[in-house]
Amino acid sequence: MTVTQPVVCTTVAQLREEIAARVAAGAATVGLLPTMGALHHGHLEIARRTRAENDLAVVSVFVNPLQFGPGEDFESYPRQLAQDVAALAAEGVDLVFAPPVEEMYPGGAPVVSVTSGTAGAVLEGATRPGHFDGALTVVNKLFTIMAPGPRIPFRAYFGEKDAQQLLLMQRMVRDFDHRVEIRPVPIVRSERGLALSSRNQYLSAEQAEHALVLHRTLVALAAGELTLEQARERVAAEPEVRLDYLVTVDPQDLELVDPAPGALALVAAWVGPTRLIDNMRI
Ligand SMILES: Nc1ncnc2c1ncn2[C@@H]1O[C@H](COP(=O)(O)OP(=O)(O)OP(=O)(O)O)[C@@H](O)[C@H]1O
Ligand SMILES: CC(C)(CO)[C@@H](O)C(=O)[O-]
Ligand code: BAL
Repeated sequence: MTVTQPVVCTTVAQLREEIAARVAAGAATVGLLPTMGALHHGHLEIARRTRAENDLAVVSVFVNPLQFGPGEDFESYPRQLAQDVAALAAEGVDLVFAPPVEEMYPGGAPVVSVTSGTAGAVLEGATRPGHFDGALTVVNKLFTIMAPGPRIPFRAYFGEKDAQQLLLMQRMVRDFDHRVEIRPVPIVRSERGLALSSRNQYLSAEQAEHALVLHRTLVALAAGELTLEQARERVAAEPEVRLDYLVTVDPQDLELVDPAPGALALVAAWVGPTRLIDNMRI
């Protein structure tokens, strides 16, 4: 089977021209999957959906410095563009947007940026101050750059693994009146339950075993076999695992609620030096 290579755009102007040309040639819907690259099967499943549901399928690959805090892994975050493009070609993706940092932020960090307020200051935002401001700012730019015009439905795909990010993206679309529909994608897991994540690459074989405690504990909590406190103890007791938070929230606004049907259980923990997150509906 011959595989058509996606066009890789590295500048905003080039991406805009490609989108305009393809819309002029008949593309009636546009889909975007924003990523930081180092693609795994979770990403590829979303890419497949983006391909299937849109005439024009675009994936961005950009390790966004704005969303990394001091001491986080911006420098060491895995970068493997050629491999990513090959994987996206196999999924039939049309365009890959892979700009250098200077293209997205000429002259350094932007003067005007998006702030995520109180919703971005809790949970992930409490441990990673500024993280969501950075993620929202870059996605805000992507929506502006790509907006295909009033008659072309534009969809953007976000994983439910990053539940707080997904909620904030939905809020930003509402607050800024972006002409884009956010399409959430369920968590893709390994056969043994670990939520796929680019940062899983950092785990040793033993750490990957220990990381399974996150999913196992969420399953037990959702089944009512553990109280919230017992669930926290179970995660914290796992070797090499340091719990950040395990809470149950209202999925609409992330306010803390008791673990009851309809609540969303969110967990974040370090496994060795690697920070992982996961979640499950109760
Ligand atoms: N296992 C997964 N299931 C569903 N969506 C996912 C999964 N992994 C990543 N995504 C989604 O893919 C998009 C791009 O994510 P990103 O490139 O940061 O990958 P990641 O695996 O989440 O990486 P990291 O390890 O840095 O958190 C996000 O919307 C994210 O929620
Ligand atoms: C949405 C995103 C691509 C913005 O950099 C990133 O936060 C991610 O990969 O989830
Ligand atoms: N998947 C969320 C991106 C980040 O951790 O920076």
